[in-house]
Parts: sequence; structure tokens; C-alpha cells
Amino acid sequence: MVQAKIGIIGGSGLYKMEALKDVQEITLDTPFGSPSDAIITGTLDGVTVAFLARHGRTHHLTPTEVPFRANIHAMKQLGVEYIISASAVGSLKEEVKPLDLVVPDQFIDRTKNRISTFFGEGIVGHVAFGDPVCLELAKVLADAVESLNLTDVDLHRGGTYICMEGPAFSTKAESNLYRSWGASIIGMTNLTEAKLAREAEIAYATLALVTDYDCWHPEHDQVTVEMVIGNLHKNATNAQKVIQETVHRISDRPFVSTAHSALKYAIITPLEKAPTETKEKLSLFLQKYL
Ligand SMILES: CSC[C@H]1O[C@H](OP(=O)(O)O)[C@H](O)[C@@H]1O
Ligand SMILES: Nc1ncnc2[nH]cnc12
Repeated sequence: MVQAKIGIIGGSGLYKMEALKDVQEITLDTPFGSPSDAIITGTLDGVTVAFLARHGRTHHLTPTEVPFRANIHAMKQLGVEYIISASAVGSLKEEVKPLDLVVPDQFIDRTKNRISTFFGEGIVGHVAFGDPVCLELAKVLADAVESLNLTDVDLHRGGTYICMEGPAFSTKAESNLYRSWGASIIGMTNLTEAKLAREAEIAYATLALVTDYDCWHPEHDQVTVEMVIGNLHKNATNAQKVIQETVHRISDRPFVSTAHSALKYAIITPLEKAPTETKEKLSLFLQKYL
């Protein structure tokens, strides 16, 4: 099977990477079910990457239905060590304008209906998540954005991403509450993914593509899918340029992230006493500690 150190998870509006060459479609199974879609491997400027459309290439999965565990497991099977996530978000701040790019460094969890851990069934682990994205990868991503000098696009380094359950957008009261918390952007997917990536010891960072002002803004007080997709199409070209530049930078200067050893002090259950079936289910993550 093709191996790729860099994985790309594309969200709403980013269902493929146009610049990929030597493309192969790989259908994988995992102990956590099937991923959202086939994984597309290929090369970007000679570097092998693995691309997955988070909601499926036909966008048929709601945020709640996205098989986050299977997606991360599949990336790990391919040898992925760094994940670049591209995601559509609403803005919670006036200065974060539609079409801007944000590289968040914090998340707040407002999800209610999803499993966001690989642990359980006899093996307990608690990974550190104080810095939920890999700060080094986030810097590479933000530096890549800056180097491209994209017209009419401001870059925001850092900021808090509210991860809500969806699929309905927020109420105005919720949106204003999140603003009062100082959060910058809102979406429905990235915290879950970041947590699982951390448990899988994969460095993870988000390129957030601002599509709307959510519903708090007096002059733009309804967010619609039409608005989101319209802006995302405009953003998709920029997103692909940024991803390509980031891939180039990672392959030029691969680095060791603290995420790569996140499980070292996280597992509390003595593995020799843990159920064999669970050890097998988690073997891809645990093998180096067994
Ligand atoms: C189509 S608007 C809401 C939808 O867009 C974002 O998706 P993703 O994070 O995968 O880009 C948001 O999280 C919602 O799933
Ligand atoms: N306003 C919004 N709320 C949640 N997720 C989004 N994705 C894009 N815009 C969004």
C-alpha cells in the first residue's frame, strides 16, 4: 500500500485537490468502520500525500455522521504523521472577514452526540490536549499563507474555534454567547478530529476558511449554505495553494511534534492486563508501547 507522511482532510467545498498527480484511490477498512470515502493518494510537487473528503466527495455525511475515528485510523494506516485540515467556518469577530484565513490554536467543545476517543472497552488513556493543535505545524501553515501574499485575504494567526454539533447553524443567543467568550470562529468538525489525531499521535493543524459572519452580525444576520459554498468556492483555490506550499515546507523540513509521542504517558491501564480484543483493535496506535 502507498505510504504518505502528510494527510489532508478537506471539508465543505474542498472535495478534491486539483494539483494531485499519480492519483490512486484507496478503499480502506478500519476497526472503527469505513472512512467517509476512498482516500486519494497522489503527489504534490513530488511529495506523496493522502487526501480525504471529510463529508464524502458528494457531501452526504452530516458533521455528526462523519466517521471521525475511521478517518483518523485510515490516515494512520497510510503512515500519516501530519494532518492538514481545511475547513469552512463562520466568523465571530468583525475583523475576521469572509474569505479570510484563520489558523486557530484553541478549540471549545460544544458537540453533544459523537465519540471523540479511541479509548474504552478496557483500555483507558488520557492525552494532553492543552494545546489542541500542533503549534509547530500551525506555524508552518500560517507561514505558508503569509508567503503567498494572497490578494484581499487577511491571515489570522491563532484564535479559538467553537466546535458545535450542528447540522443546524447556531441561534443568535448562542452566537453572541460564543462572542462573549472571545472565540474567533465556529465550525462543526475540527475539535473531534484534532482530539482523535492527538490520540493517534498525528500532528494536526487547521486552515480555517471563513465563509460567513454566522448570525450575530447586524448586517449579515442569517447564514445560509448558499453563502458558505459561494465563498468557499472563491476560497478553494487559495486553500489548495496554501496546502501545496505547506506540504512543500513540511517535506523540506520534517519535524518531530510532541503529538508524535502523545500516548507515552497517557495510558493508565496496564497493557499486560488489558483485554486482548481491545489491544488488537488499538494495535496500530499501541504497537510501539506493547
Ligand atoms: C456547509 S456549512 C457547515 C459545514 O461546513 C463546515 O464543514 P467542514 O468543517 O467539514 O469544512 C462545518 O463544520 C459544517 O460541517
Ligand atoms: N456559521 C457557521 N457555523 C458553523 N459551521 C459553519 N461552517 C461555515 N459557517 C459556519
